[in-house]
Amino acid sequence: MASPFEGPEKLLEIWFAPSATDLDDSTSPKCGLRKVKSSVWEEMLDIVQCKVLSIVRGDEMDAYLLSESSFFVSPHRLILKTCGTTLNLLGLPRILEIAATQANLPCVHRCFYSRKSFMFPERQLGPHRDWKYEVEFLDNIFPNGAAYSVGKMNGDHWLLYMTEPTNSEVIPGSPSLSAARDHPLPDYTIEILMSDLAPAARHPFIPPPGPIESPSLDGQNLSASLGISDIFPSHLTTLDAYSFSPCGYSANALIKWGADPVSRIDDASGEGYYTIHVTPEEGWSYASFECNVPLPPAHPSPHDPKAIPDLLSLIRRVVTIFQPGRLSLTLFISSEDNENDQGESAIEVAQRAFKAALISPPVDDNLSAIPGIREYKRTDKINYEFGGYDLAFASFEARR
Ligand SMILES: C[S@@+](CC[C@H](N)C(=O)[O-])C[C@H]1O[C@@H](n2cnc3c(N)ncnc32)[C@H](O)[C@@H]1O
Repeated sequence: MASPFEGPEKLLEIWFAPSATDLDDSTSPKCGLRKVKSSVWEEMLDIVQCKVLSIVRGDEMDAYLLSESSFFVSPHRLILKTCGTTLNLLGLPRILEIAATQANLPCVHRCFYSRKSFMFPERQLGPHRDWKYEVEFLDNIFPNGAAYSVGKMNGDHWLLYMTEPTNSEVIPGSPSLSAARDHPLPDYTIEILMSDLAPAARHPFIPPPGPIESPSLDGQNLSASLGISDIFPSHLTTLDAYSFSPCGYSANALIKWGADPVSRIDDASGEGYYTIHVTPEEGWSYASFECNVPLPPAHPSPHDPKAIPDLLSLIRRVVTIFQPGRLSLTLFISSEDNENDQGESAIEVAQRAFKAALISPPVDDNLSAIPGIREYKRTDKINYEFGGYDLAFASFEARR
């Protein structure tokens, strides 16, 4: 048997300013960290032990597809997501040096590091051998960090390290350059971390033996045939997908929302990403979906293919594709003024959407059961209020 692959990713997110508009040279979309050449990032990624497969340059961010997951570069923020036995945190000192010397960003505004519990912790290297070493590594860099463990310690759980903002008055605002400064949308990240995928969901990611002629074309075809290309409206999506040999799949997508009235969110526009990574091998199958488009909690016409999906529709679309036996969802949202008209917080609304997406009988427009989607029971529901951010965490298990 091939040696197991650790699908669950290490996710490092570093903000050098609350928003791109806070940078000195913010009138240019290629400002701040986007000025740094890709060859410089490649040399940092060598330390982490992964390679760049392709790059898509958007209006507001650059999306790098990696041999082990993804890297997103915005003017004021970097997101490094890596799986396997990569040395994600060892890239951090070099990132800080590059930001200071090549983008004139010598101070970190906020840093977040998170990951799900590993399937094979004994295979990890360096500080990733244990959460306590990862926390020690980060504490040696940041004087103002706090570490949290969310969920079952002897089951699926999620670990988070975050630093306090350097300027305590500022809460990170919209990821968008084009959102008005005085009406920022919240910073919003949804992750759906799925294990134990059904055989019918895994098999398409294991191509017949033999070389793959064009991993990108193969990735695009697979994305179209499985409905990945339609998770968000196709006219808003730039998809960069890759099929690995002998198996596996990764994709980054840039979503340009709000240019037309039907895709506007809270009357704003902007650019966000989603990223999907799939480990289809039996025994350690895993798929992750992460997205920072601030989804509407409910959409008046959720089935309109031109509209941004609401949270419930998005979860259903993703879970229908991957059919996990177990999944954890995290919604991490900046917590300034995010109550709805009924006084409910965004995380309470999100918990309801998680449950409605996975527990209420999933039906299509004609009210028949959606084929393929499993029935779930919730095994964990945790809400957390951190400084400036709220977290909704929930775990589910298939009933059959
Ligand atoms: C596509 S990557 C994505 C991992 C991701 N974090 C996830 O969610 O599963 C991992 C999958 O690709 C396969 N793979 C094949 N060649 C690979 C390579 N050169 N580097 C990393 N993974 C590779 C692995 O066996 C695994 O199934």
